[in-house]
Amino acid sequence: MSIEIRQVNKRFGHFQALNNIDLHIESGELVALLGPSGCGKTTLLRIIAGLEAPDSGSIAFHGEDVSGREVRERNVGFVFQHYALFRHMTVFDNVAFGLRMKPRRQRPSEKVIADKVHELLNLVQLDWIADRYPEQLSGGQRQRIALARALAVEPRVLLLDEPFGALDAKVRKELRRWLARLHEEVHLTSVFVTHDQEEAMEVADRIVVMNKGVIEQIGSPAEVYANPASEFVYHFMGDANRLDLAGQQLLFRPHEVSLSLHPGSNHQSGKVRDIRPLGAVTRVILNVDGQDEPIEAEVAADHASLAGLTCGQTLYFRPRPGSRVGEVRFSEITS
Ligand SMILES: Nc1ncnc2c1ncn2[C@@H]1O[C@H](COP(=O)(O)OP(=O)(O)OP(=O)(O)O)[C@@H](O)[C@H]1O
Repeated sequence: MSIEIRQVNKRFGHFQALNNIDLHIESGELVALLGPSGCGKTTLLRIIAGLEAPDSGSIAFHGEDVSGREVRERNVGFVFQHYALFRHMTVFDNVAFGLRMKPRRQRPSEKVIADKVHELLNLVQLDWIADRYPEQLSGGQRQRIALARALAVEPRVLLLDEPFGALDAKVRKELRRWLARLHEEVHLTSVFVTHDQEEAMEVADRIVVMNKGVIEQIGSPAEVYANPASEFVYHFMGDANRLDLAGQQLLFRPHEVSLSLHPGSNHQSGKVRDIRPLGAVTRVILNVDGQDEPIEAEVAADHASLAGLTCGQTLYFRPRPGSRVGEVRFSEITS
């Protein structure tokens, strides 16, 4: 089921929350809406769902305009950050709920419902806790059950709003990998809201980067990371260093810094302010004369420049060719 969002605008009072949003989502795609708090991600998701009406513009599912349709008629599944399960119902009954609530003529028999619920619980790998109550589950298990419940009614579209936002970092990582695998299996058109670029990179087929109610860029995770359309996208997709060099500003990422104990061509000097071992890489923070912002370099933990390195020592660094100066590449201005 493809989704076509055309010229969508939404104001809250004088505040323009969405400004002329155009977006086509292919059938079976998992698209992440990525952006900082308040950029309009949730508003757009709610408009797709029919929970919110746009001031102008339209939403079509597979070519059919659903703008005038109510939430129920759109047949979308939701998973929210705090979408609590029914506390007084077992896991099984929670997942069965949507099917049991169907109008009598469409309602499957209890036998068919039971088969379907077990199939879904197997899909989210939690069939063994069918008889438990929500309070007996971990946060990650609850969100997987919420997903099974959303899938039970065979929605045409799945909408996820920061579904793992309330979970700790490790569980979050596990669940997003799990979701990406599940999506490969189920291939349901899905829209996933997040403000976490790593999460978007890991789960999505395409990322829609939003800022202040507009779309800044749409592309595959690799495209958006390697070819950001704007400085905003560049900064949002990862840590960035800024260096003033000969009146020009260079932008480059910590892993794009070469470090050396000795000065070489195009090297700048910096004084070591901090050394942070992060596992496979070590982050070195350097103070540079003439600018307040320090430079962060991330190098392999066994890099030669780190041997015996102490704070206060002078190191030499160079942004690797390819760093950005606006649209000009670093290699172009140093060669
Ligand atoms: N019902 C409302 N009434 C007034 N303003 C609203 C309403 N809903 C959202 N807004 C405003 O619209 C803007 C976009 O909100 P939205 O929830 O879409 O942002 P978001 O990108 O999802 O942010 P977050 O990641 O913090 O949830 C915000 O500035 C918000 O305050």
